[in-house]
Amino acid sequence: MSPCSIQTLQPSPQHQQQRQYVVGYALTSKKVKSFLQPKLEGLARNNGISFVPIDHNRPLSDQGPFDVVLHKLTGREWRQILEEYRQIHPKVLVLDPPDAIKRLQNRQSMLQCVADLNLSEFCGKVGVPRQLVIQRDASSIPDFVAKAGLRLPLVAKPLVNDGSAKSHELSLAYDRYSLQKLEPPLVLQEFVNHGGVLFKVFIVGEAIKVVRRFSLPNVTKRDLLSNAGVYRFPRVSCAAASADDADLDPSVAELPPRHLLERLSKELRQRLGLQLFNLDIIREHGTMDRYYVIDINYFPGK
Ligand SMILES: Nc1ncnc2c1ncn2[C@@H]1O[C@H](COP(=O)(O)OP(=O)(O)OP(=O)(O)O)[C@@H](O)[C@H]1O
Ligand SMILES: O=P(O)(O)O[C@H]1[C@H](O)[C@@H](O)[C@H](OP(=O)(O)O)[C@@H](OP(=O)(O)O)[C@H]1O
Ligand SMILES: [Mg+2]
Ligand SMILES: [Mg+2]
Repeated sequence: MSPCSIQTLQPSPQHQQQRQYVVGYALTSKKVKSFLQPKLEGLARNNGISFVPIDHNRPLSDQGPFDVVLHKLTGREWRQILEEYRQIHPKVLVLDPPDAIKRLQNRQSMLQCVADLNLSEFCGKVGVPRQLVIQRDASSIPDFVAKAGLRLPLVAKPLVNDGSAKSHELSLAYDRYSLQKLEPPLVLQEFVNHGGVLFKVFIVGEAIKVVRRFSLPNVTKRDLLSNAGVYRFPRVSCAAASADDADLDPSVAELPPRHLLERLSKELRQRLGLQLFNLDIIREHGTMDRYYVIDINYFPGK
């Protein structure tokens, strides 16, 4: 089974009775709790799919046999185990290849694929906000920002995106000089007004689903003049912040065109070499066709 053929996991009608699929999983206990819910396990069982935990104290090749290895663990050691396993068991679908996931663990390389895309014209322009990587030396940030011509406010995001609580500690910076208070390594990204709502596009192979989530509100010129400093903000667009049923301004609520999302997802699936991820995309306020991808997450929650 090739890594691109996630859909072929569906048994064909004549084999529906016989063929069983075993999914070995390596997930944190938090992820097991949120993902492996009884409803999913029941649904999978009815379709001949069983989930088996991977035992970290035994060699992976001694376990199984697996049809699929599903994982969301970080660290070089685990990556190595999986890479070796993939070499020995090329027919097992590893969701997803560790090297491909690694690209999402750095907020610079994460968005490079989108920046390289030339998705424009017929369905809207998709890009990434202008951003700058600061590796070290916080005192030089104001100069770097001035030289790069970045416009305030800026969203400061830890460069490393490894699933730790720290990697989700973001700040909004209203003035250049306060940027010295930040802790590199980080990415400074131009804040794009988008009406306080973002779209999360969930991608599972060829299937996509889009939802609305609340996000940071627009920053006006007056806000910029009357605010200074760097403000930490919490996880504003978490699952609890669904905006699907909210009474929104229609121009903010309107979902991005389906064909744009399909095209974007297909391109990113191929370029990233991933089957299981989501992306956060915003539409610049006051436009109906300027989109920015601001974040990509591997094997996210619901
Ligand atoms: N460039 C931007 N312009 C406007 N708002 C932004 C921008 N970048 C981030 N945000 C806001 O900050 C929130 C968090 O940013 P981001 O999605 O990059 O962080 P994260 O911690 O990786 O999130 P997730 O929980 O989805 O993994 C977004 O949901 C959005 O509300
Ligand atoms: O479903 P959304 O709202 O996108 O939320 C996900 C985040 O986007 C991911 O960043 C989380 O993964 P990490 O905790 O591995 O960063 C991911 O954590 P999870 O792996 O514990 O589900 C989710 O919180
Ligand atoms: Mg996000
Ligand atoms: Mg993220």
